[in-house]
Formats: sequence, structure tokens, C-alpha cells
Amino acid sequence: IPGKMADEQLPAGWEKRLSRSTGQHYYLNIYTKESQWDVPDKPAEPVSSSGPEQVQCSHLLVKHKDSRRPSSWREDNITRTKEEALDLVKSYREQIVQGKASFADLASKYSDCSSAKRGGDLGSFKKGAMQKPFEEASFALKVGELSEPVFTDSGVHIILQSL
Ligand SMILES: Cn1nc(-c2ccccc2)cc1C(=O)N[C@H](Cc1nc2ccccc2[nH]1)C(=O)O
Repeated sequence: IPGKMADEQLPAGWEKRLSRSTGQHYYLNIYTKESQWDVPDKPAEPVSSSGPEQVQCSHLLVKHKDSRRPSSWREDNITRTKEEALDLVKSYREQIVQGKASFADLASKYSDCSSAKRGGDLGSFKKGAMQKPFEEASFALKVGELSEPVFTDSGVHIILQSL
């Protein structure tokens, strides 16, 4: 049949399949499970690395009166406003960036998260574990990098990616 392609070797990562509904052949990318009608002309790429599976971060959280739980080991009833919390977080961030204080030191003194006891260290976590804004900021950081202020329902955070 003119134009019938000899059953040549397909590029790596593809499988030739027969569509039951149309009787036509289609091609399946064995990595992404996507299918296409056109004969593939280059190998299928294994799923492109979407960065690390998990990260280890420390954070310093300043809660405010509208936080999900406006209470912490530091203060039974947190009444500061969100703006005041942001100002505090910015001042802590400045002290750390200027080398006037260590992250762990300020987190252990001022973080409204119970992880303050560990210098703010949350351990390692995967995607899906933390509130989205926190996760996105954490995975966008490089090791040793300090985030800008991040807002979650818990309050205002700065995040340090440690590993
Ligand atoms: C997520 N997480 N890990 C710890 C923790 C980790 C290690 C040792 C002790 C506590 C505490 C928490 C936690 O949710 N704490 C909340 C505050 C909080 N809210 C968060 C949102 C995102 C990431 C960390 C956060 N921490 C609280 O104490 O009210």
C-alpha cells in the first residue's frame, strides 16, 4: 500500500497500538501514557525531572489575630494584626540577612510554630504535606536560600531550605 511504512523500529519509548474504534494504528508514549496518531520521529522522554521529591526546611512563623489558630507556645491569645506580623517577619529577615542573628536563634525565640523548639526545623516533607503557598515557596528555594515573607492561613512565615 503506497505510503505504508515498513514496520521499522519505532524511536525508543513508544509502542504501536491498534485503535479498536477506528482500526487505525496509534502510538503510545510509555512514560507519559499519552497517545498520538502521528508516527513518532524522536524517542519519548522519561518524565522530565520536576525537581526534588522532598525538601527539608526550617521556618519562622509570626501568627496574627486572623491566623487559623491565633495561639502558640509563646502567647495564649495572639492579637497582633497581619500587618504587624509582616513587619516583625521583615525585621527578623533583615537581622538574618545582615548576619546580626542566626535563623535558628530567632526562630527558637520568636516563631509561633511548635517547631520553634527545633530552631524552626520542620524536617523533610513532600508535595502535598504543607499548605500550598508554603509548599510552593519551599520547593522554589535553593539550599541555604531564605524566602521572602510567605502568607498561609497560619500566619506570616520566612522559610529557609536546609537540604
Ligand atoms: C507542620 N508542623 N510541623 C511542626 C513541628 C515539626 C517538628 C517539630 C515540632 C513541630 C509543627 C507544625 C505546625 O503545623 N505548627 C502550627 C503552625 C504552622 N503552620 C504551618 C504551615 C506550614 C508550615 C509550617 C507550619 N506551622 C502550630 O504550631 O500552630
